[in-house]
Amino acid sequence: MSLTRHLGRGRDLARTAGDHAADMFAPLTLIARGLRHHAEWTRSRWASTPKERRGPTLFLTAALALGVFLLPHGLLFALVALAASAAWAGRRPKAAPTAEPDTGDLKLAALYAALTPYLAGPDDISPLYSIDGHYKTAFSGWEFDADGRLAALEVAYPAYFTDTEPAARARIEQVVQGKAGRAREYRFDWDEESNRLRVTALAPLPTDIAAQPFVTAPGEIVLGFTDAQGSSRTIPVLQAGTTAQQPPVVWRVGPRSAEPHLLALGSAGSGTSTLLRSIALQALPYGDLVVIDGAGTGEHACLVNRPGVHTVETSLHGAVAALEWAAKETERRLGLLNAARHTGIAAPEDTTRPLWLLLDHPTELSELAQAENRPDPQDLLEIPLRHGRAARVTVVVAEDLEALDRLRPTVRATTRAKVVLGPAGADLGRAALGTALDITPAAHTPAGRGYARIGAAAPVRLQVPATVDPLDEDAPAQLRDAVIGLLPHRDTRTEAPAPSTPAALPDPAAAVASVTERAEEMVAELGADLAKDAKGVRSHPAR
Ligand SMILES: Nc1ncnc2c1ncn2[C@@H]1O[C@H](COP(=O)(O)OP(=O)(O)OP(=O)(O)O)[C@@H](O)[C@H]1O
Repeated sequence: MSLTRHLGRGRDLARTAGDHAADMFAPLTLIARGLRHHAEWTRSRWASTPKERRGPTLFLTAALALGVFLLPHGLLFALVALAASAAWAGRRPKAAPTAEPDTGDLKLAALYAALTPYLAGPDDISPLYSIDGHYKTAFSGWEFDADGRLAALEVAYPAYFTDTEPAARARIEQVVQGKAGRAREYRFDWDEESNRLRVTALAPLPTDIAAQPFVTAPGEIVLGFTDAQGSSRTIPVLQAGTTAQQPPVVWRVGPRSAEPHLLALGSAGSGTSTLLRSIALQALPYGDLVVIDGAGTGEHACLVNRPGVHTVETSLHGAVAALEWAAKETERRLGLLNAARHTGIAAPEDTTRPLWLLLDHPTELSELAQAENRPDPQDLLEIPLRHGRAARVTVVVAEDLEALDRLRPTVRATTRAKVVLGPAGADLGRAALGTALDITPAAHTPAGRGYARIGAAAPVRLQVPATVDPLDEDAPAQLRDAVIGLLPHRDTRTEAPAPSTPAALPDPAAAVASVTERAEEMVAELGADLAKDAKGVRSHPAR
C-alpha cells in the first residue's frame, strides 16, 4: 500500500471520528447553548428590574428554590426541567441579526449596473465592468453624506474607454448624475493618465447675498460668489445679518486687464439683467455709464438721471446715437492718451475715467436695425471693443443664450470674460464659455446661478448677488432697499462727474489739437532736438 493511500485513509478515519464526536456531543452543545441563552435572559431581567424590587425578587426566587429542594425528587425534576428547557432554547438557531439593507450598497450596485453598458468591453478578458460583476472591482472609494446621498466617488474605467471625447464623457456624467441625484451639481475630474474618474457632489452656493459695497480694489468687479475651489481669496460680506467670508469671482478691468470686456449669456429669467445691474452699481463710484436696454423692459430705469450715467437708451434711435458717441469718445480718448504718452505729460483726467457701455439684449436692436436699414448697434461696438482697453472703455453685453449665433464675431471674440447663467445644455454651455464644463448643473437652479470663465482660466461656479430692480414691486423690500442704497446721488459721488450728456463732451479732433498744441509748447521749451518728436505727435492721427 502506497504512502498516499495510507495518508488518504488516515484522513478519512480522522474525518469519521470527528463526525462521530460531533454527533456525540451535539446534545451537550445544545444544552450548553440553551443554558447560555437562559443566563443571558436572567442577566437582562435582573438589569431591567428596578433596584427596590430586586430584594423581594431574590427572596421569592430563593423561597421557590428551597420549596423545590424540599419536594421529594424536587432537585432531580428541577434539573431535568432545566436541561429540557435549555435543550429547547438551544435548539433554535441563533437568530441572524436582521441585516438592514445597506442603502449605500444598493446605490453603488445600481450605479455600477448603470455604468456597465457604457464601460464594459465584450472582448475584455478580465473586465472591470460586467453584468455579473461587483461594484468593488471598479469603485475604489466612496463617501455618503449625513442624508445617505453619494458625496464622493472614485471610479476606475478601462483604458479603451474614449475619455478624450466630450460626448463619451457626457454620457457617463449623465448616468452618474442620474443615479446620484439630479438635485445637486457634480464635479467630474477625469484623470486620463490613470483611467480614473473622481466625482464630487458640490454644496449649493449661497443665494442670500444681496447687493452691497464689496471690499475690492478699484477696477475689480465682483461678478458673484463661488466655492472655495473657484477663488483664491475671500472677502467679507453681509449675509443673513452677519458678516461672513465668501470666495468672490473677481473680474479685473482696465488697461492691464487681459479680459477687458464681458459677455453674459443666459436663458430667459436667469438673471443676466440683474448681473448687469450689479456691475453698474459697482462701476458707478469710479466711472461713467452708457446703458442700452435692447429688450426695452425698463429694467435699468433705476439708473436714469443718476450722476455718472450718461444715458439709458431703450430705442434703436437712442442706442445708435449713444453708441456712435461712444465710438467717437473711444477715438478721442485714444488720441489724447497717445498724444500724452508721446509728450510725456499726464493724460487729461476725463480720458482716464472709466467709461462703461452696458448692453442688455443688443441682438433685438440689431434685428430692428436690419429691418429699418439703419446702422447695427453691434457694428458700432467695434471700436470700443477693439480699442477700449487702452481707452478705459469697458463693454458688457448681456444676451439670451439662444441668440448666441446672432452676436457679431467681434463681440464674441473680444469679450474674453464670459458668464453663462441658468440651465445651459452641454453644447450651448461649451459654445458660450469656449470650453467644456467639468461640472454638471443641477436640474433646478436659482436665479443668478451659473458659471464664469475669465480669459483662459477654468470655468468656476457663480452665484450673482441678489441685485433686484428697485422699481420691481414684486421684489422683496429689503433687497430693493439694498439696491437703492447703492444708487449714486449727487452728493455721494467720489469723483467729479463727467459731462452728463454726450453732446457736452469736447470734440475729439479739437481735443487732440489742443494736446498737440500743448506738446509743441513743451517741445519749444525743451529745445530744438525735441522738435522732431513734436512733429511725430502731429503725424499721429487719432485712431
Ligand atoms: N442673483 C439673483 N438673486 C435673486 N434673484 C434674482 C437674481 N437674479 C435674478 N433674480 C430675479 O429673477 C428674475 C429675473 O431676473 P432678470 O430680469 O435679471 O433675468 P434676465 O435673464 O434678464 O431675464 P430676461 O432675459 O427675460 O430679461 C427677477 O425677478 C430677478 O429679481
